[in-house]
Amino acid sequence: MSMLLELKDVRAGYGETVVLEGVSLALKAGQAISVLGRNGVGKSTLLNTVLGLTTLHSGSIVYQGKGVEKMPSHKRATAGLGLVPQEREIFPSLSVEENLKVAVAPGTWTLEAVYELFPRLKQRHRNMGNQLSGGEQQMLAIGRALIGNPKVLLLDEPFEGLAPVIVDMLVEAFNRLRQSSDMGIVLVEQHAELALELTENTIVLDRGHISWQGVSQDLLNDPARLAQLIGLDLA
Ligand SMILES: Nc1ncnc2c1ncn2[C@@H]1O[C@H](COP(=O)(O)OP(=O)(O)OP(=O)(O)O)[C@@H](O)[C@H]1O
Repeated sequence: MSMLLELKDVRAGYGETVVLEGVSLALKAGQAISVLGRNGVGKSTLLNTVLGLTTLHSGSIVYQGKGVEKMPSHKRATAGLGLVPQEREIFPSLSVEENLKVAVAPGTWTLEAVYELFPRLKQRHRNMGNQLSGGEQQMLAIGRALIGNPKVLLLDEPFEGLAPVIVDMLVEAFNRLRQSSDMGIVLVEQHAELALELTENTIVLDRGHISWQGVSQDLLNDPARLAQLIGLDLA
C-alpha cells in the first residue's frame, strides 16, 4: 500500500539552527503514529516541518506521492495536511461557530458532523473564543482542523493541561474519529502511555534523532524501556 505521508532523512529547524537531524517517518491512510520524547527534543518542530513552518535544510516530505518541500504552508493545509497546534490558536473575538466556519472545506466533516463529535461545541456555539475552557478550546481546535477535511491530522499535545474527565472525553472522540475515517494521524504527546494505547506505531525522538521506532504495544509492554527513553514524564 502506498504511503500517505513520508518524511525521508529530514533535517530542519529555525533559520540556521538545526533541530531535526535526519528524521524519517512513513504514515499510511487509517494509521496513527505517536511521536514521543522529552521536552524540547523536536516533536513540535516535526509537525511544523510537515506544514512548512520551519526551515528545511535537507531531506524530503512526500505527501500523496508528491514532494511538497517547496509548497507554501497554506497550500499544504488546503491540500489536506491539518495541524492542531499546541497553542490551539483559537480566534478570541470570533464565536465557536465562526471559528469553525473560517476553516470549512468540502468533505464529510461538516459543521453538523463536528457538533456530533463534540456536543459541547454545539452547546457553546455562540460563545466567543475567549469564553471557553481549556478543554473546549481544544475541542474547537480539533474541530476546526476536521472541518477542513484533512487527509492527515497532526495533533500537537492535544491532552496537555486538561482535567482527566476532559481527557477522557477527547480520547472517546479520538476513538470515534478513527472508526469513522481513514485519516492518517500523527500524535505528539507527553502522556506517553495514553499515546501508545491510541496508536499503532511510535517514534521516540531524542535531541532531533529517532531513538526508538516500532509497534506502540511493544513499548507499552516494556515500561523500563519506555522510562529509559523518555525519562520520568510518564502519564
Ligand atoms: N520558533 C523557534 N525558533 C527557534 N528555536 C525554536 C523555535 N521553536 C522551538 N525552538 C527550539 O527547537 C527545539 C525543539 O523544540 P520543539 O518545540 O520542537 O520541542 P518539543 O519536543 O515539541 O518540546 P515540548 O514538549 O516542550 O513542546 C528547542 O530547543 C526549542 O527551543
